[in-house]
Amino acid sequence: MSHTKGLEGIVATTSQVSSIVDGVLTYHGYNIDDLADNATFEEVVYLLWNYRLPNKEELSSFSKELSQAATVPDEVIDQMRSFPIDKVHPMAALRTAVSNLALFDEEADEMDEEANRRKAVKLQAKIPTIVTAFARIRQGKDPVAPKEGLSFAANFLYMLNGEEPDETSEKAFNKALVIHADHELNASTFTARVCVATLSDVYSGITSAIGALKGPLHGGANERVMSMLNEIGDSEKAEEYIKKALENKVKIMGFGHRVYKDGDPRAKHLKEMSRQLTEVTGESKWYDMSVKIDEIVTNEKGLLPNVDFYSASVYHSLGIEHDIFTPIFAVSRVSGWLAHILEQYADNRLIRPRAEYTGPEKQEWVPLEKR
Ligand SMILES: CC(=O)SCCNC(=O)CCNC(=O)[C@H](O)C(C)(C)COP(=O)(O)OP(=O)(O)OC[C@H]1O[C@@H](n2cnc3c(N)ncnc32)[C@H](O)[C@@H]1OP(=O)(O)O
Ligand SMILES: O=C([O-])CC(=O)C(=O)O
Repeated sequence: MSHTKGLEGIVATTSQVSSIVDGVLTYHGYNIDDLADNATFEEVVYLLWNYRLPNKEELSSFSKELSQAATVPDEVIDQMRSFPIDKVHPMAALRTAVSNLALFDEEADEMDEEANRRKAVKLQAKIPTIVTAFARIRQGKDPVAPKEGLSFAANFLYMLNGEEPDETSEKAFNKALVIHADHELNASTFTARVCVATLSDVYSGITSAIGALKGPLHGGANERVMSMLNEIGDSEKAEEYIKKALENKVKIMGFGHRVYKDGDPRAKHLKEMSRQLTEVTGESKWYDMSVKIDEIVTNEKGLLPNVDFYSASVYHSLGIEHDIFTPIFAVSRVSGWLAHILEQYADNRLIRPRAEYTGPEKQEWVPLEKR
């Protein structure tokens, strides 16, 4: 038996949710560039779960369904109040709250397709409510209840800030959600598929996926990009900082990708959004510094920015706290996880690869008293 470290290049499943071919990302055949420029997040979720775009009536009824399912049981909110608030990362809070949500859903363990689709709607709708409630609770504020009639993007910002966003913020946030919705067999999606391939339930699959997304080599990178920008503080200091980090073999967050070697097609959209939004806030320094870092890392190391790099300055410009960046990734990516979970259930086989054993052979048992 031989193995490939990190399963690089291994095709582990078939999927019709999304694809990356020759550096081009599509959701069920629709180019990400078209979707980023034109689609609402609700349309994208519908596409990922149904393999087609909705017509007007379908979109309106799907949006209503999501909107009506957004309220989270009081018990789940109250449990978050009991967390050691100042020590808990919002991704840990989200992971726990989503697991807790299952305890208050009577059909959590029902496995028929209709029940799984209903649970998909519930999870997609309630995760934004959980993320925003936790963000507010730890500021000593009351959670803001979801408001029917707002778009998915606007409702998130409304629940976070307690006031409806302006059009620019809503549009930018919608685009960020569209861009993050799915990405073939990334680590968290693979985690979700492995989990539910045991015929475990949807909540378990999503809880596992949140755990995988949290890591700094995956979704956790966007928060760390902002920490780096803060630490550097000024474009003038970027070159010295980056060169030193590279010399010390420190990974620069937001750069590199397992699949894209010629650039992540999502990064250009986020870069442009960062340019526009930092101009609006009068804080172009974040964009300028990001561009500078981008140039240095590309020249020094040949690495290009991934989806997490420019999203940091985008979310910062929208006034979002830095440790909420990765939960926002989850708010969007849960749509892709759910699409993959439904696809896995529809044609399931246990996912159980092998490991090449590298430990010692034929060891002799030594009784406890002789060790
Ligand atoms: C949404 C997402 O998940 S996108 C990815 C988000 N993660 C990050 O931005 C974290 C920083 N990036 C990385 O750690 C990596 O590029 C990954 C995890 C994304 C991809 O990793 P892999 O395909 O496994 O590449 P791997 O980590 O083996 O790196 C290959 C080489 O490039 C280097 N490298 C890769 N990324 C970086 C980076 N961001 N900064 C500096 N060096 C890097 C590695 O040190 C390694 O160098 P070596 O051969 O001299 O040891
Ligand atoms: O595909 C990956 O490995 C990581 C990524 O970019 C994503 O999940 O969006």
